[in-house]
Amino acid sequence: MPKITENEQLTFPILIGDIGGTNARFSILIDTYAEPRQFPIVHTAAFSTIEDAIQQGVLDKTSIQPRSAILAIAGPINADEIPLTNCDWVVRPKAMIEEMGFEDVLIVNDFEAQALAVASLSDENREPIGPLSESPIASRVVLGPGTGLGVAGLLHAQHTWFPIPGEGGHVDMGPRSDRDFEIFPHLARIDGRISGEQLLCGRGVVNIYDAICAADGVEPQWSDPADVSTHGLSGNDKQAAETLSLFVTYLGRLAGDLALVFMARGGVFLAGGIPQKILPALKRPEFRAAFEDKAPHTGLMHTIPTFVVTHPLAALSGLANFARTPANFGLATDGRRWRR
Ligand SMILES: Nc1ncnc2c1ncn2[C@@H]1O[C@H](COP(=O)(O)OP(=O)(O)OP(=O)(O)O)[C@@H](O)[C@H]1O
Repeated sequence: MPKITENEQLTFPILIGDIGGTNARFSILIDTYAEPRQFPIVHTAAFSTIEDAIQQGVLDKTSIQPRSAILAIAGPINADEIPLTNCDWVVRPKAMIEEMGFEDVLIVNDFEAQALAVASLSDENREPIGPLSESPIASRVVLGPGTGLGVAGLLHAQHTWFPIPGEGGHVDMGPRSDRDFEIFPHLARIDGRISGEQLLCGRGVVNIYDAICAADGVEPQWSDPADVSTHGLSGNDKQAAETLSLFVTYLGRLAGDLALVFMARGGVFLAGGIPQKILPALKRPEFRAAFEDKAPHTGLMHTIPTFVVTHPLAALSGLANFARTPANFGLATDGRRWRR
């Protein structure tokens, strides 16, 4: 895996960007030591191209001309023109170099950026779920329910962090408890199966809620994930409350499976927009119970910490970590770095 050595470090100032389906967040890193200069979050829908967003949202607001850019995007990076998954923008690193004055552009996966962030999240940027609040320097996992379900591993070996982006949100999910067997027949399948992302994202909240209502023979009251979780947290709606309980149980099961896969003694970190919004539900016993319920490895699971990432701009902080000290990370750059 080619690794950026200090010789190949991107040249400062570096524009860093986290491009989501709805929002794009940018900052500029002037040098290794300065705090990143933050710019207001822009709505992707407000600009027809990413170049316009960078020009108007960043470059027009500062006299600093960044020489390099590191952008995190949702979706595969396998060509010179990269269409984004949930918005109309196409990222064209060559055009950024030819037309916007960048010398060096690196594109990474959005959950890879989250993985870079959890390499060094301070206590105030994470909330422990369960009794363990320390995170040993050891492999970690980040999974994030938001619009979709992102997953990445972060292996620690040879004093280096290796982010492993993947499609772990698309693994199979199956029924386990008696109640699951009542509810799962009411979940829609895609090509015959139910994946993590069908249950553990905003849409997944509603899928679980609808299936519970169908199993109970009641009419669904809510169609927005935030309504389901608000009524579930307040406890004033039986089906919404069970939805949250099952959501955190399924999230705990998958988090535990991923911890086993990566031997993530350094912990599992819940990123994405939803965990912060349902923190009280995650702090109830179900999440941790499902996480640890991995016989014959319950003893091991008991020692693995779990956290909610509370950093408001975690992906940007991950990219900044990398930009400052690339030699600490084994980030694969093949086919993802363009230079003048
Ligand atoms: N209180 C809530 N409870 C459950 N789901 C919610 C809640 N509020 C928002 N959602 C859902 O969370 C999803 C948005 O997640 P998130 O904020 O992580 O966005 P995102 O995927 O990171 O996109 P972007 O990076 O563009 O902001 C939507 O499906 C939304 O319906």
